[in-house]
Amino acid sequence: MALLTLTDVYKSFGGVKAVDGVSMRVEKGEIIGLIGPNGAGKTTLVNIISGFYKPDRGEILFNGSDVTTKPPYIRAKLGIARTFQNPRLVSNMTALLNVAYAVLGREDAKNMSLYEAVAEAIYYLDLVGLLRRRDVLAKDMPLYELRLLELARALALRPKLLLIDEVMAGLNPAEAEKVRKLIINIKEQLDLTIIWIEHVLKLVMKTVDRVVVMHYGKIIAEGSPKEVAENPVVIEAYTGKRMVAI
Ligand SMILES: Nc1ncnc2c1ncn2[C@@H]1O[C@H](COP(=O)(O)OP(=O)(O)OP(=O)(O)O)[C@@H](O)[C@H]1O
Repeated sequence: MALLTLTDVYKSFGGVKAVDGVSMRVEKGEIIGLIGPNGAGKTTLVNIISGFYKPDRGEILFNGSDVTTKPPYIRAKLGIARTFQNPRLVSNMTALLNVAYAVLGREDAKNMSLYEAVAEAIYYLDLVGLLRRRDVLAKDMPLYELRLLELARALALRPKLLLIDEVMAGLNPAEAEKVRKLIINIKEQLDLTIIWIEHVLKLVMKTVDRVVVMHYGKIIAEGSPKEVAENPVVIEAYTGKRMVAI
């Protein structure tokens, strides 16, 4: 059984068909790169999967349950977590409390003490390499650390499916490479399935199992990184240039 199945999903904003009949299966343990030119509909699709947008039409099954009309908190409970392009953290709280707060928001943490939540938060901070920075306020952290903290916050929800939205934006190549390795590491250690929206194609292509390409709200290609990079339809969508050297 697929972990996630989208069937004929649509979402329009006024006259704009942001997601236009998308069907997609995600198997457990996969890491999928979701790519496509600006405005292709990638973030809208992630908003639909995480429950921030209700689709106009179509069906979403997650782990055997129909979640099409379920709100984000129910989907989070079932195991869907996401990061945001602009990290959504509490700026006046320390890194540690930001993650502990996410732990305490979990259904299974109802009877958890703050002490236990902090202990668990320390594990996630360590996993993303931010343990030494645990007492720094989020508002005092540079973008690279905020991206790591955003990942730790999402992991603290103990997801089965992690949706990562443009985590590399604004990072330098060395930072981006560290985050790429971290994504591989957390996937293995926490047995995750990942859908990763990314514009830095070179990083996606050398990391993911499968690439899904969107353009004008539709999936125009999918396959291995090599297949997709050589697909003429994809090259055309990326303004005719050869898209990436792999
Ligand atoms: N809340 C909204 N209201 C109106 N239009 C929207 C909204 N969200 C997205 N759109 C439109 O839907 C289309 C798809 O946008 P979306 O952000 O999903 O694309 P994207 O592939 O994530 O783009 P990018 O790579 O630039 O982030 C665009 O034309 C966008 O302007």
